[in-house]
Amino acid sequence: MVPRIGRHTGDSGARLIDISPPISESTPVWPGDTAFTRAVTSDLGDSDAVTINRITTTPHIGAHADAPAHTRIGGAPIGSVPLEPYLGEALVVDMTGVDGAACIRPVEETVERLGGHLPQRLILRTYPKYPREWDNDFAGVSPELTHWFADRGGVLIGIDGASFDPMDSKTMDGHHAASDRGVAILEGLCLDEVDEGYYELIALPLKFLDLDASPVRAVLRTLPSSLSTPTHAGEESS
Ligand SMILES: Nc1ccccc1C(=O)C[C@H](N)C(=O)O
Ligand SMILES: [Zn+2]
Ligand SMILES: [Zn+2]
Repeated sequence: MVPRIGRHTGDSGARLIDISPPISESTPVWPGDTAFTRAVTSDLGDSDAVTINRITTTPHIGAHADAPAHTRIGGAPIGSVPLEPYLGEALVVDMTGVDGAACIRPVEETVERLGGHLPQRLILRTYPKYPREWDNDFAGVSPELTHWFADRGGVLIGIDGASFDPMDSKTMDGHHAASDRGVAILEGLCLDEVDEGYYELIALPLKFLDLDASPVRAVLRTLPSSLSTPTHAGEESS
């Protein structure tokens, strides 16, 4: 017997969309933050028994989860946040035409157009094309959107930009709104291949006990229900 490990595995026709940008020494990071570097410390090519790299990096690289500890003294480090927000049904909303921070109106319009169901996770696309170089002009997430979403049961917001707050922010209002409301943060998602609609998000942070963030391997799984019957509707409060 093949063990059944999930509702959407096997022959269901579900498709995995990788929304994680590649991580290497050429991955852009926040100006002044620690770039990704690596060095081989044990090398099969030198007749060592194994190959091993050492890495140095900011945890805010590529697709990553911010911990409350990133913007709040005494906030939880990423290794002790609950995992439920990072797994489950998500709605992807196209914000590419929106000027300024991601805001409520486009989400309401998308939800209305798709039949009224608002899941507990929101993924916001602001880039028509994910930037390969560092971009100063990412949109951020308006605190109003985070409060609106939390009022409706939201537990996670993900965005393709590098931060929930504009680059020149000193007050980090977007991040604070999220930690005030217990809304988990994903940043740096590559959404080039993703259409608006409902998916299953899988993007677990690593159990770094003391860190302010963790890279995640973020994927979206298409829901069988979006191809056939709406079995997921009503599964989470809307
Ligand atoms: N202000 C900074 C200064 C230096 C390094 C990073 C930042 C960030 O704000 C990172 C961003 N908020 C992030 O969560 O990825
Ligand atoms: Zn971050
Ligand atoms: Zn952040």
